[in-house]
Amino acid sequence: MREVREAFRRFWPLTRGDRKWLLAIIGCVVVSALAETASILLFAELTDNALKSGSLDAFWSPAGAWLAVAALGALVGYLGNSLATWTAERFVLRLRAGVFRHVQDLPPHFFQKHRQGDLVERLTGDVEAIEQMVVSGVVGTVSAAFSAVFYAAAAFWLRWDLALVTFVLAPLFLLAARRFSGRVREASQDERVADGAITSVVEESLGNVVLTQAYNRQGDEAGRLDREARAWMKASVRGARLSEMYEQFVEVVETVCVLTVIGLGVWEISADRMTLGRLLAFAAFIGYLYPPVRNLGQLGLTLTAATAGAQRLNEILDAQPSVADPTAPVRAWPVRGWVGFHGVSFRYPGATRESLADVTFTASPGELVIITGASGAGKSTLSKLLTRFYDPSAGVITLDGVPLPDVPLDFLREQIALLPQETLILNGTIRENIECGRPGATDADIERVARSAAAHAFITALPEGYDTRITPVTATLSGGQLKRITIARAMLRAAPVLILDEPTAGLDSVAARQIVQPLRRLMSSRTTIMITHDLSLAPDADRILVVDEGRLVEAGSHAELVARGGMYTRLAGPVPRVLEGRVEDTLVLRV
Ligand SMILES: Nc1ncnc2c1ncn2[C@@H]1O[C@H](COP(=O)(O)OP(=O)(O)OP(=O)(O)O)[C@@H](O)[C@H]1O
Repeated sequence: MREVREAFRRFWPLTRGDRKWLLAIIGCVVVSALAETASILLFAELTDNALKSGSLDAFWSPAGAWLAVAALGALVGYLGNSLATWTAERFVLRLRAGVFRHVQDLPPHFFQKHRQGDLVERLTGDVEAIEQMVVSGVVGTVSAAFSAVFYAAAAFWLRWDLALVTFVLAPLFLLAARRFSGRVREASQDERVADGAITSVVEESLGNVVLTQAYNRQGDEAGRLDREARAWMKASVRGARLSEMYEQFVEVVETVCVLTVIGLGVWEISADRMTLGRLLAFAAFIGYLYPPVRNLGQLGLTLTAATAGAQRLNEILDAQPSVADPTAPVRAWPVRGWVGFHGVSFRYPGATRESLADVTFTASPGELVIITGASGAGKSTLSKLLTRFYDPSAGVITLDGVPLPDVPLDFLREQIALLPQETLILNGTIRENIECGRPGATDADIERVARSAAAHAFITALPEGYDTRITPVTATLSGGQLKRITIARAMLRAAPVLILDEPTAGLDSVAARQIVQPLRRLMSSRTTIMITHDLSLAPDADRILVVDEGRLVEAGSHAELVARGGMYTRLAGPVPRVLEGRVEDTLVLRV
């Protein structure tokens, strides 16, 4: 019960704005119950006055009234149910949007910890389970309670002594509901976990289909799916079995009640203390009473099932973004591009050791700073701190001398164009993919940057040109071509600071060479921080920083570091002659 209360406290505020509609729905339910009560009483009148005596005169007036009441009931029922669906869906819409917005601000390590399929399940199944509790649940409880009170009052009004006898059996329903609720919750939680796991396995397997086929892992993948599917099947069958047991038990109790009423009724009619019409009406009220009472009992089950969803959703909502917008932000200014790391240390949440320790360096507007080092040295972590996915544990990072935590997050990210290791492609057209660098850019701007990124020629050679649809796994374009699209996107952003994380990663030497020119154009007149193992651009760099185990161990120009003969020379190895030539050429171009 405590979980239900907590879930309500958290999710009930989302109904704000729709509460008047909830009241309207309940109003419709009350009118429906009233109409139903009236029809039963009219039915009793018809039985006693028209049916028994076969009098047509006594038929017309109650029949007309019954028809009117039925029409009113139908109209109100239609309105109430349509409104209830609309309100419930609006709640789902709002809750899902809220959770989705929250998830989008969560730090990268959250997504490494949670499997994608599991998150998908939380944003779909669990969100709907909470709606079942907060909107449909509330409407259902209030409606069931009203209906039960109406029908019970009508039954008492007809024969209080008979009604009392039947109601003695009511606690049996509550007992059954209590007995089943805990076990249903367990089953429903297991089912949701298994559901998420199935989605994850399917997603991971399909996303990795090349590895599966190349290494003949189809059997293993099928086995993985089979394990999760069996867990789901077990939980789902258990849940269905429990619900069915509850249903059947209630059915039997209902039959006992109806038979009791009929038995007593027959006795009363034989003693001339009751008419047939009144007995039928009484039986009808008792019959109508069971569904709302049963719903009330089952509502307990729905509530407990929904709290499982609420707990899983709370886990997401309780995860905090690792950075927040400043409370007293500095005003936007024309950023020049001075970047400073001052004694920066950082440890990932939950990690045992620091990924960066006491890193200090600056980059001036227009400079190219290359950061290199062994794998796992902490290079990408530097870019995550500069784009403020995380804040340092010690030290401070500045942009034009302003500490990053004082800069509004949106503004900061507008000033930094990030070209991450993975080529990030949106599901959309090539035009949309480039335009997302600066929403609202004109076609002429898009074409200009595409030309600059050496992408215009291959784009226009496609049958649909800039309107060609691409996806992250698109096969129509090569890795190098996709990279050039992302370079065009970064060019369009026209941010004063550029971060390139392994720009040539995953490309063969021909493709890598094709993006060098576009990259040089992109870097010109910006502060560029390039994280790379590929040191073919090193002689161009104003400064090279060598990182090892989170520490800055060497800094200087290519020539200085080569002369020093330290770690850099081991990382760089012999510089191939061809590359040297290419660097010379491009240096001339730069001048
Ligand atoms: N989310 C995380 N949680 C804990 N530790 C992490 C996390 N991400 C990275 N690390 C650790 O931080 C260290 C630095 O990682 P980083 O990705 O910055 O290295 P890198 O130099 O960019 O490596 P590579 O060249 O292979 O991309 C590594 O030891 C890594 O294991």
